[in-house]
Amino acid sequence: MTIPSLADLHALEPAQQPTYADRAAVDSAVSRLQGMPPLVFAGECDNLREKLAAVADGKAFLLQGGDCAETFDGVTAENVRNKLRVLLSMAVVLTYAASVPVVKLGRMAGQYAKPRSSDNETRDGVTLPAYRGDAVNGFAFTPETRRHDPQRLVEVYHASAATLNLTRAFVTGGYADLRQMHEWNTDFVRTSPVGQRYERIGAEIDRALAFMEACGANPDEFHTVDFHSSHEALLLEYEHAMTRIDSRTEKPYDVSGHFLWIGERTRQLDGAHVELLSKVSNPIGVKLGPTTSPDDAIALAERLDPDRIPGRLTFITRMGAGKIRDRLPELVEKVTASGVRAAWVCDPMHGNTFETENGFKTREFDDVIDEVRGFFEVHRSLGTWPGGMHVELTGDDVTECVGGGAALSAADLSHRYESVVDPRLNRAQSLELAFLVSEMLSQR
Ligand SMILES: O=C[C@H](O)[C@H](O)COP(=O)(O)O
Ligand SMILES: C=C(OP(=O)(O)O)C(=O)O
Repeated sequence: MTIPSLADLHALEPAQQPTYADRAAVDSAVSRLQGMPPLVFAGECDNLREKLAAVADGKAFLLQGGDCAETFDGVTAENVRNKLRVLLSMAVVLTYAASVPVVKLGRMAGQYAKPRSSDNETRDGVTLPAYRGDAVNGFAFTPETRRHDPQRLVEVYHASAATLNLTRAFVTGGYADLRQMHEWNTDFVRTSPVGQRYERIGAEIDRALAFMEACGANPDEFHTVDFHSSHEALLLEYEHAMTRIDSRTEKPYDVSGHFLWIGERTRQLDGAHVELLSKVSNPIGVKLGPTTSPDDAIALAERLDPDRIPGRLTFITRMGAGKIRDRLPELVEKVTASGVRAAWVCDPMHGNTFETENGFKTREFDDVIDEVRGFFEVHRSLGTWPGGMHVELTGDDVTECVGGGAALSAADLSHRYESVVDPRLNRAQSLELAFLVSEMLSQR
């Protein structure tokens, strides 16, 4: 498989790319990246692909989550730990309450670039380039910061490396040990009903572990977990520079992350993003919004997974709560009837964004739940497997999405709104979602 050149990709007029003023600076950043070691090993991508094959096959559930947009300032031990902690807690709830293996995939260690609806942003009569993620420009509203700077691509590499390094240390070094599950949430167990519910599951798991140990099982089996990284493969300069030939298989892999997805705005069949990802061997995803026809999805599958490799392709649907029951059935039915064997995953965030009167981009927790419920209903009626969920979340107690057990209102959003693009579920809302989804899963 040959890797297309960057010039060939640009000839396809890719959407949502930065506009760099200094070509020599871009070339220098790209050549720097090309000389960097891989962030992930191709064999790890293959392992994840095998796990995703089980998802597509109805034997496992995917939990993919993390920030809408990671930031360079957010690369701190506390931030990484908090995100990991909420994902591990959700995975425990799903695994225990629904008795299904959960594949854990961080939307992290590379999620630094954002597609935007508009190229510009205007504040008080001043218009500047829109913020496109720390990979492209800075969030502060000044001409200098909003300039598209290719040197940031090199910073993405370092920020991703630091995040992955700590994540790997946590998941193999003891932090993710199932027997630590009480420690992950001690602080908020005391203060929130969902935390108390979590603690009750924890007590049951303790008893189950003690029983298994008494039966001779090795408790160290629970010392580590498998955890992989993912991000949207949006910036061609970066993803192309990180695409390498794997010495074992002689196939190209994009070694910037284990799993890469193509966004709703860049999934054109003859576009550069589809072209590049059709050539790499990582497991990949494609976001499918409410205008996706079955023929679009089938054509994408033919292009991206012509050999129908188990676990290669995941369709991440993001229809919106009001549309999912209408749009998803025909899509899943016709795609499945065509013989495509993708994993189906629900992103209940991106079709449910709105702006409050006080000017915050938010999502209603009930809409998020309703979209997931619709996703389960459709798959149940078709006899297909609701393979997982893709969620924008954080381990911190932010106030970005309204609703949930704490009934956050629009007025509450100003207390702690930290996302630089889209609103995320906070820790309590994420755990509530995990409990609700575990009920939906166990009803199947
Ligand atoms: O996360 C998704 C998109 O980047 C985001 O929803 C775009 O938001 P915008 O419409 O504010 O540009
Ligand atoms: C931009 C995103 O989603 P979508 O492509 O579905 O809009 C995202 O997941 O960050």
